[in-house]
Amino acid sequence: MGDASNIEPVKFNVSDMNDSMLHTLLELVSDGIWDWNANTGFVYRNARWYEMLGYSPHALDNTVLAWENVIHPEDYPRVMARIDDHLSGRSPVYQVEYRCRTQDGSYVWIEDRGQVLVRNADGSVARMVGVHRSIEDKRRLVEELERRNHSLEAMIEERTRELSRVNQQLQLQLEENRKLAHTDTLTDIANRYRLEQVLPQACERAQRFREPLSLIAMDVDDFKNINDHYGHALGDAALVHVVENIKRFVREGDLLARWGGDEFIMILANTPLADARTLAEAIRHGLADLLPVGDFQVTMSFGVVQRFDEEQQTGLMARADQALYRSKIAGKNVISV
Ligand SMILES: Nc1nc2c(ncn2[C@@H]2O[C@H](COP(=O)(O)OP(=O)(O)OP(=O)(O)O)[C@@H](O)[C@H]2O)c(=O)[nH]1
Repeated sequence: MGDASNIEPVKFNVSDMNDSMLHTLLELVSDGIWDWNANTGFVYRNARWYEMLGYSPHALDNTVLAWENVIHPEDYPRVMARIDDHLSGRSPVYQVEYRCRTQDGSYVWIEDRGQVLVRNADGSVARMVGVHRSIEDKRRLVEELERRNHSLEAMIEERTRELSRVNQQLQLQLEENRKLAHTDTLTDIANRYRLEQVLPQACERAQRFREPLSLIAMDVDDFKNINDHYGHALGDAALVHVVENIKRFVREGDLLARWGGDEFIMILANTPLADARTLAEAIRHGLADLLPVGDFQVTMSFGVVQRFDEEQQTGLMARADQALYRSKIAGKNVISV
């Protein structure tokens, strides 16, 4: 048995290694290595460099041109710009990603990193080494992410369009609902709900600005007879015609509403009793223009009132109704104030 402590260790300096030894060593490295002697033009590439591009080891010329020839034409200017930056000293390292043509004509993405090791006395490059590393997996991942990103963006765009379509429909529906909530479906004028909203505001306004506010309550006379003799459908039609007829007398700022059944209310802002009564008279006369329903000439009874100072809407409505009732008692087709 020998004594290991007596064995002299082999003394080795990297500087002792010649190019051939170095290249033998580099053949074992798993990255693609290139070593460019710029003064001779000789480029050494290790086995892995060739393998990455599908070539058998050392299948290409040991020239810079052999490398330039495999660079994708679209990437070529970018690669040359980077290498110029480094050779001229503008950037401390050379690093760039680009596509290289493989032996079967397809392209693979690689990352190329290099550095000038030795410069000549005049500053020109004497020797530069570098590493090729396949970044196919990384690029595939990036492309996949980009693809997903695009499809996600397209999906978002589509959803946004869809949402705005739905939103528009909802807006239309909302407007329709709002209209329906305030409108009498048969006659298309304001309904009782709307009247009950507007009347308190009209009273407040009249009080605030000390303006006269009047109401006309009107009700079709013996309307039940129309329904009974000619049916509900003709009754409906008669109500619509009555409203069309009255509408001719509605001024800007007035509100004509259907209180319910065959009764209607007109709110007359800034209108004293005398004017309201004149208007009611005009409406009453205007009804004569209506075609009779069968033997039945439609007439209406009216109650006209002007708001008292400090009077609320309920009091005002009640007085209008009482005046209307008096007209019915008085034989109908008349106006009571
Ligand atoms: N066709 C139709 N009839 C309705 C509608 N709403 C209420 N009516 C009917 O209208 C009639 C109203 O009758 P009243 O106001 O009580 O009595 P009238 O026959 O008009 O008699 P006076 O009011 O005393 O002149 C009832 O027969 C209700 O059924 C409607 O929307 N369409």
